Amino acid sequence: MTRLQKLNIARQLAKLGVDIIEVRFPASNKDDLETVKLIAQEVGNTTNDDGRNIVICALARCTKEDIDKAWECLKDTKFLRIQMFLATSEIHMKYKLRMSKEEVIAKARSAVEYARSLGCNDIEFCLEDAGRSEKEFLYQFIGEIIKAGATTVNIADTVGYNCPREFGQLITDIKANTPSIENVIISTHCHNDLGLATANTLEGAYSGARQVEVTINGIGERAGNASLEEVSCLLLTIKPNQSRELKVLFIEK
Ligand SMILES: CC(C)C(=O)C(=O)O
Repeated sequence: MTRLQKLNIARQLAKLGVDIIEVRFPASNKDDLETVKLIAQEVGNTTNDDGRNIVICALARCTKEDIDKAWECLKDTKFLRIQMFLATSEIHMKYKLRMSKEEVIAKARSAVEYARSLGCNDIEFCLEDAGRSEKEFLYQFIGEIIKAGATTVNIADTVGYNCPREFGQLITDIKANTPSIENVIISTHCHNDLGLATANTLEGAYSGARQVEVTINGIGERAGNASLEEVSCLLLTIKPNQSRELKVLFIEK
């Protein structure tokens, strides 16, 4: 897509009532950087038709360079967010990151602290492959990033491996066992490899997640992500016992 086409999609999402638009990954290439800048300028200082602010979010790895690039695109936007990510599963830490648990926590903490030091007060942290991570480690990791200043904690089923009951239980357990979890918003990020992205997202929301990450038509890596259309229609149609404030995030992959 051209930059203008992407801008038009962002405008339409704003009209649709989406709360947060995760635009792109500025450190990955120059075009992504320019796209985030443009959408931040054009859409980031506006409100939805019903008067709610639209937050523009950019993605960053836990490095100063990535965070600097995201900040450069967003810093003049009224409502901005940086989402950073790091893997927490044994398999990712050992074979991909080649880091110990302690090193992973230290890297995550210093990335959040660095973004805070730049003036970014809305920081989402994505726990990549959380769906296959040791729960005790997740509680500890999340507790540490909250202390460092994260404001939203994104629980990712990165490889689309979880089943709905298991994913819902994961959110319930994180809520019950993580220090200071009441100070942050829990988010879901589900992939569709087993055809369960929408079901897992719904179960996550019913278990206490207050933000759900979705994509238009479920477009995303491999089999895709939870779809905006399915999740929003389900949330409108099937009411859980208690109503919740749910935030919908669009991720353009
Ligand atoms: C990097 C994050 C946002 C992701 O796409 C995943 O873990 O699936």
